[in-house]
Order: sequence, then C-alpha cells, then structure tokens
Amino acid sequence: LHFTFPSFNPGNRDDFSFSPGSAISNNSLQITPNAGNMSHRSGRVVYARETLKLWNSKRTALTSFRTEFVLNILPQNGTAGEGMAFMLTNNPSLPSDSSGQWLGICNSQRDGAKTNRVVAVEFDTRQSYADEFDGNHFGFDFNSIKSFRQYPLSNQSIILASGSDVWVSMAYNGTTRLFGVDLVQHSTIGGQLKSSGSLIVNLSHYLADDIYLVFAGSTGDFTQLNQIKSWNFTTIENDATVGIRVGIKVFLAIAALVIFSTCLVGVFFMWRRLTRQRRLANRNLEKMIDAHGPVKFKLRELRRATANFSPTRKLGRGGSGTVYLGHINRMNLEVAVKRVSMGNADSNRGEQEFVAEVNTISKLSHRNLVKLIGWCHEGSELLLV
Ligand SMILES: Nc1ncnc2c1ncn2[C@@H]1O[C@H](COP(=O)(O)OP(=O)(O)OP(=O)(O)O)[C@@H](O)[C@H]1O
Repeated sequence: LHFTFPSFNPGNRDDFSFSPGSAISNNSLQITPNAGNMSHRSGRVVYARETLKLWNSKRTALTSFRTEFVLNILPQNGTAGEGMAFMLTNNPSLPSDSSGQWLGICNSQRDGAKTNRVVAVEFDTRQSYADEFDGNHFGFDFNSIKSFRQYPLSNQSIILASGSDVWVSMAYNGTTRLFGVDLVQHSTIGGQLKSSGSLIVNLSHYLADDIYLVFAGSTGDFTQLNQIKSWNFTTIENDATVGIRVGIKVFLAIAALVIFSTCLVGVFFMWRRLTRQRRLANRNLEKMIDAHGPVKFKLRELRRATANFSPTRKLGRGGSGTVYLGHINRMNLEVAVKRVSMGNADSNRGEQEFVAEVNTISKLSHRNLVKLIGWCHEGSELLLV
C-alpha cells in the first residue's frame, strides 16, 4: 500500500470517503465542516482505494508502515475545540454522538469496547476530563478516547491549535512492534520545535485484517478547522525478509556470473584447440604439396573469381565436386575452379584425395590435360584452380 498526496484538490474526491460535512476544501482534507454550522460536529475522512493488511504477505510478521502528514488546526473565535486523530480501524464509519470530547473516534456507549477495533494517535486541543494533561497534547488511544499514553506539547512550545502547520511522521515496525510518532512545528522565532513519543504495541490485539486509514476530528462548544494539508503512506517490507531476498539475489547473481565465466573460458579453449588443429592441418597440407608446385590462392580471391560460386558459372559436376568458370583478375586468366565437396564424415578422405590430385596433376603436362595453376584450403573449403 503506497500513496502520496502533496495537497488535495476536488479531483481526489474519489480517493476518499467522507462523513457528512467533511470535504476537500482549501487544498486540504476538512475533517469537520469548515463552513455553516461548525459546532458540536464530528467527522471522518477514510482512504477509500485500499485497505492496509494487518499481516505481511507471508503472514510471518505484522505489516510495517510509515506515514507523514501535515495537520493544521485553526481555532474559530479564539478558543480551540476539540481535536483530531489519525486512526487505524476496521470500522471506518463515523460513530453517532462522537462530537466534542470523542474526537470522532468513539462515543459514550462504546468507549473502551473491544469491538471498536481502533488504534489512534489523537491530537487533542481541549482538556475534556481530569486525567488529561491539558488542552494541547498528543496520545496513543486503543479502542478508547482515554489515552493509553499522553505526551504534553506545551512544554515543547508546540501549539497544535495555532493555525500553523504541524508535520507529523509515524512509523510502525511489524517485527519489533515499535510505534513511533514525531511532531515538528516551525517556531515563530525561527528553528524547529519537536516532540516525539513511542511505545511497543501488538496491533493484532486491537485490529483485524483489512484496516482502514482514517482521519477523525470533532468540535464542541468551541470550534476549529481540522485540516490535513498533505499525506503520504507506505508499507515497508520487513527488514529480515528484505535481507534474505537481497542475499538470494546476490547469490544468484554470483552463481550466474561463475557459470557464465566458466562457459566463456570453455568456449575460448575449444575455439583455441579448433584453430590450432586447423592451422596444423593446413601446415601439413602445405608440406604435402610440392613446395615448387602450384600457387596457393586465398578463398576470398577464388570467391571473387567465380562470383561466389554462382550457379551461372557452373561448368559441370564430377564425383568429388563441382567445377566453376572463374576469372583471376591479377593474372588476367580464365580458369576452371573445382570446389571439392568434403562431407564432415569423410573429411580425411577428402583431404587425401585433394592432396593426391594436386600432387599428381601438378606433375603432369599434356596437351589434352588442363594445367593445375593453384589450390586453396581454408576452413572446410578445398579448391583446385
Ligand atoms: N578445365 C575445364 N574446362 C571446362 N570444363 C571443365 C573443366 N574441368 C572440369 N570441367 C567440367 O566439370 C566436370 C567435372 O569435372 P571433374 O574434374 O570434377 O570431373 P571428374 O574427373 O569426372 O570428377 P572427379 O575427378 O571429381 O571424380 C567435367 O565433366 C566438365 O564438364
């Protein structure tokens, strides 16, 4: 699960579901109404495209994730009320009577009920009951509006409901189960004000699979704009799994490299052996043909002379090959080129016949016999000119 909203516009409407009065306005998610009757309201905005899976794909660990958002709470008429929350829940719809101190998270009947299936980080802007530090804190809530742990912000000079942006980042590690929250606000006199809190929590104690990502908020006697200006969320592959996967990939890459290099070396040695054999065979052949005998032609020259052994140049065919009409340019000589066909199976025999033919014909001279001018042996080609 991965998404990024640098800001919000009407085109993003279908990415979310909104409780009545919630909307996209002023490039922000308005969790509670920003116009009309704004007091004693609660609201929820739910990411509607996908749910978060509680477990990773192999069900070996809880899903790790990271999310960042910018919240902006603007009190109306001077005094703030009541607050907002980022929630993970299996029950995305807004509970009735959840305005005021309930922050859109739950209500007086269902407060603390296991069936709420809610894990929330609340950003409270009004003290609602004696246990709360003050009207400016954040806290971890499990199925209840009474925070499991609270973090006062006034002593860090962070004011949630100041109308200035608060950068919130949260991370959950499914292996260590550490849930961390960091808050940053720019100070009016320069620099950054920071606060953070964390705890170890097994999310499977509170949540079932298919978790909705939700912003909730409320107003009471006093009202405020509960705005989210940007939001990104991403699940993170479990570190151990990533480590193993990277290990496997590296191993496969090295194995492939070793196999490839071995093949390359093998091919090189085979090629060297073949060329050596060919060179040796050539040398032997040359030795066998009388040193003062006929000219040794290059195959290239004989190809050129016969238009690459064109069928149109064919003079005839004998028992051991085909004879072509050729013209040797450098000698300005018309010749007959006999291309000895030498099947792989009897290449030795072919070569022997060739040597015999060259040696014999080169020694013969008769008006009824054609004169042997030269020969060629390249690769598998044996040619008489
Ligand atoms: N110098 C040449 N001029 C014109 N045609 C030729 C010449 N040499 C060969 N030919 C033609 O090519 C044919 C095949 O010649 P080749 O020497 O291969 O005959 P072969 O002696 O019957 O065969 P092999 O020696 O292979 O058993 C001949 O029958 C002839 O038609």
